[in-house]
Amino acid sequence: MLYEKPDALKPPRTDILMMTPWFAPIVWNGTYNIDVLTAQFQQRDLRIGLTVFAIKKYTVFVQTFIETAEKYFMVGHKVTYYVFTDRVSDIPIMELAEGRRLMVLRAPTYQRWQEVSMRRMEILRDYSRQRFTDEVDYLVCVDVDMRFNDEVGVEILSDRFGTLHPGMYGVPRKIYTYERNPQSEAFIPLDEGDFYYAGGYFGGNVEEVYKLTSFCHNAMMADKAKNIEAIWHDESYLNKYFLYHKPTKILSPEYLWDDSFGIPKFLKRRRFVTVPKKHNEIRN
Ligand SMILES: CC(=O)N[C@H]1[C@@H](OP(=O)(O)OP(=O)(O)OC[C@H]2O[C@@H](n3ccc(=O)[nH]c3=O)[C@H](O)[C@@H]2O)O[C@H](CO)[C@H](O)[C@@H]1O
Ligand SMILES: [Mn+2]
Repeated sequence: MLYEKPDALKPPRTDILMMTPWFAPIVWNGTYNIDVLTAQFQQRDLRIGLTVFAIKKYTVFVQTFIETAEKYFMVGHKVTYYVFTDRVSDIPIMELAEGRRLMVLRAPTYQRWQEVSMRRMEILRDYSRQRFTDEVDYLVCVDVDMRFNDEVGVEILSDRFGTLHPGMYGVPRKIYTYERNPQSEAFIPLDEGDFYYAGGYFGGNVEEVYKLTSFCHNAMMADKAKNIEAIWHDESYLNKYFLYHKPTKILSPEYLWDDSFGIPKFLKRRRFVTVPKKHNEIRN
């Protein structure tokens, strides 16, 4: 393996936070050696599942999502795309590289977009008890209104990982848009919370994704019984879960960027970016 030894002895970057206070790495460009990581990964012959939901009009995002994933996501590894949809015939047939396959799975639809977004937790929970356990080792669970724009490889994988929200990077904790209603299961007090994580990008091994999604779904159901819905829906419950079950790895905003935030200097790569959408048209 060719890499210069001295580099491992000095911090590769000083402009960003590379490690959490609980010793979980935060993944940024220039902080890891992909050849070393890939070699370790290939010894274990692991399989990766990438899950997305395309309910109602959101099927329009699938083609670009898969096409760009073929180009950038886990190239050279065993990948299964799980596309959950209520419009099976809208999912285009696409040619995939060797070792990759696409599974189109039927999912229920809900009237409100918030409910569609939140119910992903329930469905992922159920599949994490069934076929995911047989078919993959790691799951990567993301939004569909996105495109890959640069490499995403095995550097992201870990038992339980979350992603820093692009709009909340570097802002003071009191500004984080956590749920602040003490009656809600997603409640986080002003003096707690480490980071603000994005709802649209988390993952880990199947067992950990099972635990995470069951917690979030149960918390949402408990709130629903009290007529409460957290401010940012599934994202609020995810943030609550990560507060007490801290991620073993965190992805920097390189892994989830929105160009409407501009391109700050610390951002060396934009690996996965939002596809602009007209909210009113697409959600109704
Ligand atoms: C990038 C990111 O962190 N996105 C999060 C953000 O929302 P966004 O504003 O990005 O929400 P969104 O409209 O993309 O909805 C989330 C996801 O639900 C699915 N969907 C939604 C509506 C619909 O009619 N059909 C459908 O398939 C689809 O996979 C979509 O990507 O906040 C949401 C909760 O408010 C979720 O936590 C999202 O994960
Ligand atoms: Mn989205």
